[in-house]
Amino acid sequence: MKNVDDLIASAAELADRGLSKGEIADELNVSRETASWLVDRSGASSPEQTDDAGGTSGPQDIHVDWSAIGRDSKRMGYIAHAMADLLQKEGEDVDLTIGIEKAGAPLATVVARELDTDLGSYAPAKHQWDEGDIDELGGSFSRNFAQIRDRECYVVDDTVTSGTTMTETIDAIREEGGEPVACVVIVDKQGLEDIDGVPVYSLIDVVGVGRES
Ligand SMILES: O=P(O)(O)OC[C@H]1O[C@H](OP(=O)(O)OP(=O)(O)O)[C@H](O)[C@@H]1O
Repeated sequence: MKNVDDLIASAAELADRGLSKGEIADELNVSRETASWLVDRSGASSPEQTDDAGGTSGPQDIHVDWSAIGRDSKRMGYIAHAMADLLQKEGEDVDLTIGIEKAGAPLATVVARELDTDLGSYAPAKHQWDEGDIDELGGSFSRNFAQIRDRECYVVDDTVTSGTTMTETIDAIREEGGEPVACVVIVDKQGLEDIDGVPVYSLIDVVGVGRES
């Protein structure tokens, strides 16, 4: 996805398929505010045509396209080296890295290799969502990869947008008896220091300028 016109076209297509602005936000990896703005700009009708969240000046959110890294294993290796370096500030002898599907899984693979840890994979609840109340669904750890087994672990994803996915993953690891020691992402759009007491590291923090809060 290269520019805002592509995003607007994608938002229009998803809105035409009946997805809500929240679902469009998840699909396009942007905030709900931005999804609302994209749908409004496209002229498509959405199930929730409510506020003009972005106004005429556009939304505050940004879309992060890191495909120049993701499509090249050598570049992924360099990024993993940097992400692993951030993680090494926390924990000693952590031997498990959990990637959040989908985009976090390949990143976690290269980070785990860099740190010489086992590799686990978590599918958040939203990936199982089809219809109905997402709160009634749970995420799951893939049986094809390492299990938590009461271990300390690192958590890897590509982005934090609202923080919902990372928060869910931290909860799921704790429910399995594990202890998340630190999280790392390429881009943190919230600029978070921690989530539920777990430090969040990012290569890039996105800071809104001129926001009131
Ligand atoms: O902080 P949040 O608001 O929860 O958003 C961040 C999450 O959204 C994206 O996942 P997406 O559902 O787009 O799946 P993907 O990994 O397949 O891109 C991204 O990879 C994070 O997991």
